[in-house]
Amino acid sequence: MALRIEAAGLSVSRGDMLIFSNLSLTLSAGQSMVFTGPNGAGKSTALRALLGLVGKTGGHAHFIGENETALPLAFAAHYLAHQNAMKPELTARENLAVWKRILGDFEGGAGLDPEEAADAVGLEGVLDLPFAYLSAGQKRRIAFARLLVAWRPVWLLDEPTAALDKAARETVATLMNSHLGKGGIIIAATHEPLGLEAAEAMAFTGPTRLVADPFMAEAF
Ligand SMILES: Nc1ncnc2c1ncn2[C@@H]1O[C@H](COP(=O)(O)OP(=O)(O)OP(=O)(O)O)[C@@H](O)[C@H]1O
Repeated sequence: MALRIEAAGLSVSRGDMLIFSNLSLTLSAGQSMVFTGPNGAGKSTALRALLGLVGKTGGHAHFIGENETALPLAFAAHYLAHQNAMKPELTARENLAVWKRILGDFEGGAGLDPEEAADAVGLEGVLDLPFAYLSAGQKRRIAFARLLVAWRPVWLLDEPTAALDKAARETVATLMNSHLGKGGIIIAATHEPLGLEAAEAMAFTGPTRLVADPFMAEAF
């Protein structure tokens, strides 16, 4: 079988709240999925659980690579969170160069140079400004350029188009579809259409209380 993500029976609880349960998915090279649902429904938690960044109550998630080797998803994935993960005092160029050095390339592809990555998001002109000086949309675009400086087959994106104008949203859609065309896999939590061609959707409905009866709860 092709390179893929496999998750089965993934469940996360926080305190006495079950955030979601039994999340199962399989996505192969070139496939994408969007997580949808209202604020607080559990989309970000699901991305973080897939990556192993929050404790799971059950289930597992893996990247299945060459020769059917199962790896933790984090080895093969980029994670674009709500935060941009850039040092404010370093320039955009320095930030991208640091990430390129730290991340390196996963097998099967090669990342762009910081200049090429910034150009791909239409922002070569701001490369030598400290990240802190950039506008909110420029910051998000440079954060997105991080995905391009190191090859990772899997992109896990949390509201990737937050703060982006229409032109930048179109640029990001083109880059995401191009990543899928190279055999990448994308899961994105979003409140708006991302322009991902043929993305599957998974709807999150929100947490439920693990102990329904308050009198029973007191007994614990
Ligand atoms: N310790 C906790 N106890 C109970 N509930 C918690 C705890 N920590 C987080 N939660 C709840 O987990 C839920 C999932 O939050 P998450 O950030 O995953 O939602 P989201 O779908 O990404 O929302 P948004 O669209 O606002 O980004 C929220 O309802 C939050 O209140």
